[in-house]
Amino acid sequence: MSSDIILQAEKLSIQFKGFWAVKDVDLNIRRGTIHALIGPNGAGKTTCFNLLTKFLIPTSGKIHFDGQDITRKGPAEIAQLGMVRSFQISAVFPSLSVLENVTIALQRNRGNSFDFWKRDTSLRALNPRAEELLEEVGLTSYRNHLANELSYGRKRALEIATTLALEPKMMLLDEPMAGMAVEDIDRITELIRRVSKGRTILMVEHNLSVVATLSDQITVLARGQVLAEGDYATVSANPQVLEAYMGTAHA
Ligand SMILES: Nc1ncnc2c1ncn2[C@@H]1O[C@H](COP(=O)(O)OP(=O)(O)OP(=O)(O)O)[C@@H](O)[C@H]1O
Repeated sequence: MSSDIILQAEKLSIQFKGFWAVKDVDLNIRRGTIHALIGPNGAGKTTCFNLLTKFLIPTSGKIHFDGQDITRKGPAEIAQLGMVRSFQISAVFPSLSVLENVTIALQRNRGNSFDFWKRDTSLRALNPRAEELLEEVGLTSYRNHLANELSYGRKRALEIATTLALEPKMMLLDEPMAGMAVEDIDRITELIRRVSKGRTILMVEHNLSVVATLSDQITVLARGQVLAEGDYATVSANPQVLEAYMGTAHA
Protein backbone atom coordinates (compact mmCIF):
# COMPACT_ATOMS: atom_id res chain seq x y z
CA MET A 1 0.00 0.00 0.00
CA SER A 2 1.51 3.31 -1.07
CA SER A 3 1.95 5.81 1.79
CA ASP A 4 -0.03 8.23 -0.33
CA ILE A 5 -3.10 6.07 0.33
CA ILE A 6 -4.41 6.50 3.88
CA LEU A 7 -7.42 4.17 3.63
CA GLN A 8 -7.65 1.17 1.39
CA ALA A 9 -10.39 -1.39 1.01
CA GLU A 10 -9.77 -4.56 -0.99
CA LYS A 11 -12.64 -6.68 -2.25
CA LEU A 12 -14.78 -5.50 0.64
CA SER A 13 -17.97 -7.53 0.80
CA ILE A 14 -20.87 -8.18 3.14
CA GLN A 15 -23.76 -10.52 2.79
CA PHE A 16 -27.08 -10.22 4.60
CA LYS A 17 -29.03 -13.47 4.45
CA GLY A 18 -27.82 -14.38 0.97
CA PHE A 19 -27.95 -10.79 -0.37
CA TRP A 20 -24.65 -9.05 -1.15
CA ALA A 21 -25.24 -5.46 0.02
CA VAL A 22 -21.57 -4.64 -0.77
CA LYS A 23 -19.60 -6.86 -3.13
CA ASP A 24 -15.89 -6.74 -4.01
CA VAL A 25 -15.52 -3.02 -3.40
CA ASP A 26 -11.99 -1.67 -3.87
CA LEU A 27 -11.38 1.81 -2.52
CA ASN A 28 -8.21 3.88 -2.34
CA ILE A 29 -8.52 7.13 -0.42
CA ARG A 30 -5.57 9.45 -0.96
CA ARG A 31 -4.10 11.27 2.00
CA GLY A 32 -5.14 14.91 2.24
CA THR A 33 -8.12 14.63 -0.10
CA ILE A 34 -11.89 14.94 0.22
CA HIS A 35 -13.42 11.75 -1.13
CA ALA A 36 -17.17 11.24 -1.57
CA LEU A 37 -19.12 8.03 -1.75
CA ILE A 38 -22.29 8.51 -3.80
CA GLY A 39 -24.87 6.41 -5.56
CA PRO A 40 -28.62 5.97 -5.91
CA ASN A 41 -30.86 4.73 -3.09
CA GLY A 42 -29.96 1.27 -1.90
CA ALA A 43 -26.54 1.35 -3.64
CA GLY A 44 -24.74 0.23 -0.49
CA LYS A 45 -23.22 3.58 0.61
CA THR A 46 -24.28 3.36 4.25
CA THR A 47 -23.32 -0.31 4.44
CA CYS A 48 -19.92 0.45 2.94
CA PHE A 49 -19.45 3.37 5.33
CA ASN A 50 -20.39 1.14 8.27
CA LEU A 51 -17.86 -1.44 7.10
CA LEU A 52 -15.09 1.15 6.79
CA THR A 53 -15.86 2.61 10.22
CA LYS A 54 -16.02 -0.87 11.75
CA PHE A 55 -19.69 -0.79 12.71
CA LEU A 56 -20.19 -3.87 10.54
CA ILE A 57 -17.87 -6.84 10.10
CA PRO A 58 -17.20 -7.75 6.46
CA THR A 59 -18.02 -11.20 5.17
CA SER A 60 -14.79 -10.97 3.19
CA GLY A 61 -12.21 -8.44 2.11
CA LYS A 62 -9.60 -6.32 3.86
CA ILE A 63 -9.29 -2.76 5.14
CA HIS A 64 -5.99 -0.99 5.77
CA PHE A 65 -5.65 2.37 7.48
CA ASP A 66 -2.38 4.26 7.54
CA GLY A 67 -0.36 1.12 6.91
CA GLN A 68 -2.20 -1.12 9.40
CA ASP A 69 -4.65 -3.91 8.77
CA ILE A 70 -7.80 -2.76 10.61
CA THR A 71 -10.15 -5.42 9.21
CA ARG A 72 -10.65 -6.98 12.65
CA LYS A 73 -10.38 -3.84 14.77
CA GLY A 74 -13.34 -2.12 16.43
CA PRO A 75 -14.53 1.52 16.17
CA ALA A 76 -12.77 2.59 19.37
CA GLU A 77 -9.45 1.11 18.24
CA ILE A 78 -9.54 2.82 14.87
CA ALA A 79 -10.45 6.13 16.54
CA GLN A 80 -7.23 5.80 18.51
CA LEU A 81 -5.36 5.32 15.24
CA GLY A 82 -6.81 8.62 14.02
CA MET A 83 -9.80 7.55 11.96
CA VAL A 84 -12.89 9.15 13.44
CA ARG A 85 -16.50 8.94 12.38
CA SER A 86 -18.21 12.20 13.14
CA PHE A 87 -21.31 11.09 14.98
CA GLN A 88 -19.47 8.45 16.97
CA ILE A 89 -17.97 11.06 19.26
CA SER A 90 -20.49 13.76 18.68
CA ALA A 91 -22.64 13.01 21.67
CA VAL A 92 -23.32 16.70 22.09
CA PHE A 93 -24.63 17.41 25.58
CA PRO A 94 -27.65 19.67 25.00
CA SER A 95 -27.68 21.36 28.38
CA LEU A 96 -23.98 22.15 28.47
CA SER A 97 -22.42 25.16 26.83
CA VAL A 98 -20.64 25.03 23.51
CA LEU A 99 -17.28 25.54 25.24
CA GLU A 100 -18.03 22.84 27.82
CA ASN A 101 -18.95 20.38 25.08
CA VAL A 102 -15.66 20.91 23.27
CA THR A 103 -13.69 20.81 26.52
CA ILE A 104 -15.27 17.51 27.52
CA ALA A 105 -14.49 16.07 24.07
CA LEU A 106 -10.86 17.11 24.59
CA GLN A 107 -10.85 15.56 28.03
CA ARG A 108 -12.27 12.33 26.64
CA ASN A 109 -9.48 12.28 24.09
CA ARG A 110 -6.96 12.30 26.92
CA GLY A 111 -8.59 9.22 28.38
CA ASN A 112 -10.21 10.88 31.39
CA SER A 113 -13.79 10.18 30.38
CA PHE A 114 -15.27 9.88 33.80
CA ASP A 115 -13.09 12.28 35.75
CA PHE A 116 -15.87 14.79 36.15
CA TRP A 117 -14.87 15.34 39.76
CA LYS A 118 -11.61 16.85 38.48
CA ARG A 119 -13.63 19.22 36.41
CA ASP A 120 -12.45 22.59 37.52
CA THR A 121 -8.71 22.17 37.24
CA SER A 122 -8.36 19.70 34.42
CA LEU A 123 -11.01 21.31 32.22
CA ARG A 124 -9.48 24.75 32.59
CA ALA A 125 -6.13 23.42 31.39
CA LEU A 126 -7.80 22.30 28.15
CA ASN A 127 -9.30 25.71 27.53
CA PRO A 128 -6.77 27.16 25.05
CA ARG A 129 -7.19 24.19 22.68
CA ALA A 130 -10.99 24.37 23.11
CA GLU A 131 -10.92 28.04 22.12
CA GLU A 132 -8.81 27.18 19.06
CA LEU A 133 -11.31 24.54 17.99
CA LEU A 134 -14.24 26.93 18.43
CA GLU A 135 -12.39 29.45 16.30
CA GLU A 136 -11.75 26.78 13.65
CA VAL A 137 -15.47 25.99 13.33
CA GLY A 138 -16.64 29.60 13.69
CA LEU A 139 -18.36 29.22 17.06
CA THR A 140 -16.25 31.56 19.17
CA SER A 141 -19.05 34.02 19.72
CA TYR A 142 -21.38 31.17 20.74
CA ARG A 143 -19.03 29.69 23.32
CA ASN A 144 -21.38 30.34 26.26
CA HIS A 145 -24.60 29.34 24.51
CA LEU A 146 -26.17 26.06 25.51
CA ALA A 147 -25.76 23.45 22.78
CA ASN A 148 -29.52 23.00 22.45
CA GLU A 149 -29.97 26.72 21.74
CA LEU A 150 -27.89 26.46 18.56
CA SER A 151 -29.37 26.32 15.08
CA TYR A 152 -29.10 22.96 13.36
CA GLY A 153 -26.19 24.19 11.22
CA ARG A 154 -24.26 25.41 14.27
CA LYS A 155 -24.96 22.13 16.07
CA ARG A 156 -23.28 20.41 13.13
CA ALA A 157 -20.34 22.80 13.51
CA LEU A 158 -20.17 21.89 17.20
CA GLU A 159 -20.23 18.19 16.33
CA ILE A 160 -17.34 18.78 13.96
CA ALA A 161 -15.43 20.61 16.70
CA THR A 162 -15.92 17.67 19.08
CA THR A 163 -14.66 15.37 16.31
CA LEU A 164 -11.61 17.56 15.78
CA ALA A 165 -10.92 17.32 19.51
CA LEU A 166 -9.88 13.73 18.86
CA GLU A 167 -7.15 15.02 16.50
CA PRO A 168 -8.23 12.80 13.59
CA LYS A 169 -5.97 12.14 10.62
CA MET A 170 -9.09 11.12 8.79
CA MET A 171 -12.71 12.16 9.36
CA LEU A 172 -15.66 10.16 8.10
CA LEU A 173 -18.79 12.21 7.67
CA ASP A 174 -22.14 10.52 7.26
CA GLU A 175 -24.39 12.81 5.23
CA PRO A 176 -23.13 16.06 6.73
CA MET A 177 -25.81 18.06 4.89
CA ALA A 178 -28.75 15.90 5.99
CA GLY A 179 -31.47 18.05 7.49
CA MET A 180 -29.60 21.30 6.81
CA ALA A 181 -31.52 24.42 5.88
CA VAL A 182 -30.46 25.93 2.56
CA GLU A 183 -28.71 28.83 4.32
CA ASP A 184 -26.60 26.42 6.37
CA ILE A 185 -25.37 24.38 3.41
CA ASP A 186 -22.81 26.91 2.17
CA ARG A 187 -21.55 27.52 5.68
CA ILE A 188 -21.07 23.80 6.42
CA THR A 189 -19.51 23.26 2.98
CA GLU A 190 -16.94 25.96 3.77
CA LEU A 191 -16.39 24.49 7.21
CA ILE A 192 -15.69 21.04 5.79
CA ARG A 193 -13.26 22.55 3.32
CA ARG A 194 -11.52 24.44 6.13
CA VAL A 195 -11.19 21.44 8.47
CA SER A 196 -9.99 19.24 5.60
CA LYS A 197 -6.66 21.10 5.55
CA GLY A 198 -4.00 18.66 6.67
CA ARG A 199 -6.58 15.88 7.07
CA THR A 200 -8.39 13.37 4.90
CA ILE A 201 -12.17 13.32 4.62
CA LEU A 202 -14.49 10.60 3.40
CA MET A 203 -18.15 11.48 3.23
CA VAL A 204 -21.37 9.89 2.16
CA GLU A 205 -23.49 12.72 0.80
CA HIS A 206 -26.70 12.89 -1.20
CA ASN A 207 -26.42 16.57 -2.09
CA LEU A 208 -24.61 16.35 -5.41
CA SER A 209 -23.87 20.05 -5.68
CA VAL A 210 -22.04 19.83 -2.35
CA VAL A 211 -20.23 16.74 -3.63
CA ALA A 212 -19.29 18.64 -6.80
CA THR A 213 -18.00 21.61 -4.80
CA LEU A 214 -15.97 19.71 -2.24
CA SER A 215 -14.73 16.43 -3.62
CA ASP A 216 -11.33 15.72 -5.11
CA GLN A 217 -12.37 12.18 -5.86
CA ILE A 218 -15.73 10.40 -6.05
CA THR A 219 -16.62 6.73 -5.94
CA VAL A 220 -20.04 5.89 -7.34
CA LEU A 221 -21.66 2.75 -5.97
CA ALA A 222 -24.61 0.96 -7.52
CA ARG A 223 -26.04 -2.37 -6.42
CA GLY A 224 -23.24 -2.83 -3.91
CA GLN A 225 -20.43 -2.44 -6.44
CA VAL A 226 -18.17 0.33 -7.69
CA LEU A 227 -19.72 1.72 -10.84
CA ALA A 228 -17.36 4.61 -11.54
CA GLU A 229 -14.57 6.65 -10.03
CA GLY A 230 -12.97 9.99 -10.71
CA ASP A 231 -13.52 13.70 -10.23
CA TYR A 232 -17.01 15.17 -10.52
CA ALA A 233 -16.67 16.07 -14.20
CA THR A 234 -15.64 12.50 -15.01
CA VAL A 235 -18.30 10.64 -13.06
CA SER A 236 -21.13 13.01 -13.91
CA ALA A 237 -20.41 12.53 -17.64
CA ASN A 238 -20.43 8.75 -17.32
CA PRO A 239 -23.55 7.33 -19.03
CA GLN A 240 -23.67 4.36 -16.63
CA VAL A 241 -23.78 6.75 -13.67
CA LEU A 242 -26.60 8.74 -15.25
CA GLU A 243 -28.45 5.54 -15.95
CA ALA A 244 -28.01 4.31 -12.37
CA TYR A 245 -29.47 7.54 -11.03
CA MET A 246 -32.30 7.56 -13.52
CA GLY A 247 -35.65 6.77 -12.00
CA THR A 248 -34.41 7.16 -8.43
CA ALA A 249 -35.35 9.85 -5.98
CA HIS A 250 -32.02 11.62 -6.66
CA ALA A 251 -32.21 11.59 -10.45
N1 LIG B 1 -28.92 -5.16 8.01
C1 LIG B 1 -29.38 -5.42 6.78
N2 LIG B 1 -30.04 -6.55 6.50
C2 LIG B 1 -30.49 -6.81 5.25
N3 LIG B 1 -30.34 -5.98 4.21
C3 LIG B 1 -29.69 -4.81 4.43
C4 LIG B 1 -29.18 -4.47 5.71
N4 LIG B 1 -28.57 -3.23 5.62
C5 LIG B 1 -28.73 -2.86 4.34
N5 LIG B 1 -29.39 -3.80 3.63
C6 LIG B 1 -29.71 -3.72 2.19
O1 LIG B 1 -28.50 -3.46 1.49
C7 LIG B 1 -28.73 -2.57 0.40
C8 LIG B 1 -27.84 -1.35 0.56
O2 LIG B 1 -28.32 -0.54 1.63
P1 LIG B 1 -27.61 0.81 2.08
O3 LIG B 1 -28.42 1.37 3.19
O4 LIG B 1 -26.19 0.55 2.33
O5 LIG B 1 -27.76 1.70 0.77
P2 LIG B 1 -27.53 3.27 0.61
O6 LIG B 1 -26.76 3.43 -0.65
O7 LIG B 1 -26.94 3.83 1.82
O8 LIG B 1 -29.01 3.78 0.39
P3 LIG B 1 -29.71 5.19 0.76
O9 LIG B 1 -29.17 6.18 -0.21
O10 LIG B 1 -31.15 4.89 0.52
O11 LIG B 1 -29.40 5.50 2.19
C9 LIG B 1 -30.21 -2.24 0.43
O12 LIG B 1 -30.84 -3.09 -0.50
C10 LIG B 1 -30.63 -2.55 1.83
O13 LIG B 1 -31.98 -2.94 1.88
